[in-house]
Amino acid sequence: MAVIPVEIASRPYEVRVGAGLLADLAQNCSGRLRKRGVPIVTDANVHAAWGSLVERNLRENGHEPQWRILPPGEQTKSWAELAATVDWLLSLEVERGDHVIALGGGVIGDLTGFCAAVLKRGCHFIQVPTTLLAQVDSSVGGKTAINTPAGKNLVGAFHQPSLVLADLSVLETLPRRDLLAGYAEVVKYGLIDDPAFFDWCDENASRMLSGDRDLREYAVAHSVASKARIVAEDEFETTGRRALLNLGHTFGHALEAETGFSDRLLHGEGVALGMVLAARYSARRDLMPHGDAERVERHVAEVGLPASLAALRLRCDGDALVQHMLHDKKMDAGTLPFLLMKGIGRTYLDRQVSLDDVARFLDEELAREPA
Ligand SMILES: NC(=O)c1ccc[n+]([C@@H]2O[C@H](COP(=O)([O-])OP(=O)(O)OC[C@H]3O[C@@H](n4cnc5c(N)ncnc54)[C@H](O)[C@@H]3O)[C@@H](O)[C@H]2O)c1
Ligand SMILES: O=C(O)C(=O)C[C@@H](O)[C@H](O)[C@H](O)COP(=O)(O)O
Ligand SMILES: [Zn+2]
Repeated sequence: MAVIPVEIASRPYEVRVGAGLLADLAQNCSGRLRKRGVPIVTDANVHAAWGSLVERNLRENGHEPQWRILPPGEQTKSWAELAATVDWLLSLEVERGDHVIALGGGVIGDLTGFCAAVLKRGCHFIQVPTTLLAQVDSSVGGKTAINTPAGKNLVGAFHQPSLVLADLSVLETLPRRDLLAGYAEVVKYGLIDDPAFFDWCDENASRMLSGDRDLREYAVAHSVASKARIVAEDEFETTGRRALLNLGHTFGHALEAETGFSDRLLHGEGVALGMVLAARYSARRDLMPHGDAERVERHVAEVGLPASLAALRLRCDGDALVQHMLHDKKMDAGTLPFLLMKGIGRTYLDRQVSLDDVARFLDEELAREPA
């Protein structure tokens, strides 16, 4: 098992990565489960695959799981589910010192974390991420949120978990499409500031995605360590350092909004395509070598993630996508800083980007035949 510390001064915690953590959930949470009842928020797919294992372990250790089983999918990050889940926690008389468990992917983690942030002005929560995406990204760092009709993650809070348990065994039941979507956030760390990790991804992604346990442990632990380092430097995204984790997300979130936060484009798929677009836009402006941008696009396409905007067959133009971007949380005094690249592993925040220019670039990309 790997243990990665998240060294946030006000509230340090650890991320444990290894196989079999869920089968020992009560032991892994020891000292944190103060009462017989343990509130667990999950979704129907995760409950079907892993609920009985959790149920057995908690009961064997004198606890009674209190399940809230939500519909799977992005639509669950909503006002309605937030209100209903907070009311449910209140009905259980959860106290500030209690821990709520988020057992699921990023949707469950983001929603449950936000419920924990607002319940009685903040109670504890434990992240038990069950997707690759949640293990390498969303369970760490304390961003919690729901979506609104205006856009992605527009209502939320920074609220750190007390513990993260990333059990590699649970990835065995994850559908291939969701596994790939999570991989986008893995390779993102290479593109941000770690070219050696991008090389590792280029060499090992295929075997890692096919199930090699050692490679998976390395990918998850290395990704978590990257995220922990960046978050510890800039917990509240005020210096620009944490904004690097948003690479590909300005394009990606706009595409998610345009496709109605639906199964048409998963978050990780939007991020993958968004990183290709950030690379291609950077190369178009001669900020990044064209060869590097081609390498990014080739890698994304080779693993099986979306790498072409035209292939999405959207019925909109570049201006419509830029309209979505105006809701981006990085907006600052009417300008939108963009994560661009000077090369692989050389991402930076560019505050001089013209949104008109981005719209024209997107028009070209929408019309460009897939390679
Ligand atoms: N807070 C953050 O820092 C952060 C970071 C990245 C992404 N996110 C958010 O995370 C969300 C995406 O997360 P996701 O990709 O995990 O999606 P998800 O939570 O929707 O899970 C994907 C699918 O996999 C199923 N599933 C989950 N675990 C499973 C398992 N072990 N076996 C079988 N099926 C399983 C789910 O039911 C769902 O259908 C987005 O809303 C995104 O905005 C947040
Ligand atoms: O933790 C962060 O910071 C990130 O940006 C990680 C992203 O992968 C994640 O999708 C995040 O929720 C996006 O943040 P947002 O502030 O653009 O909603
Ligand atoms: Zn993301």
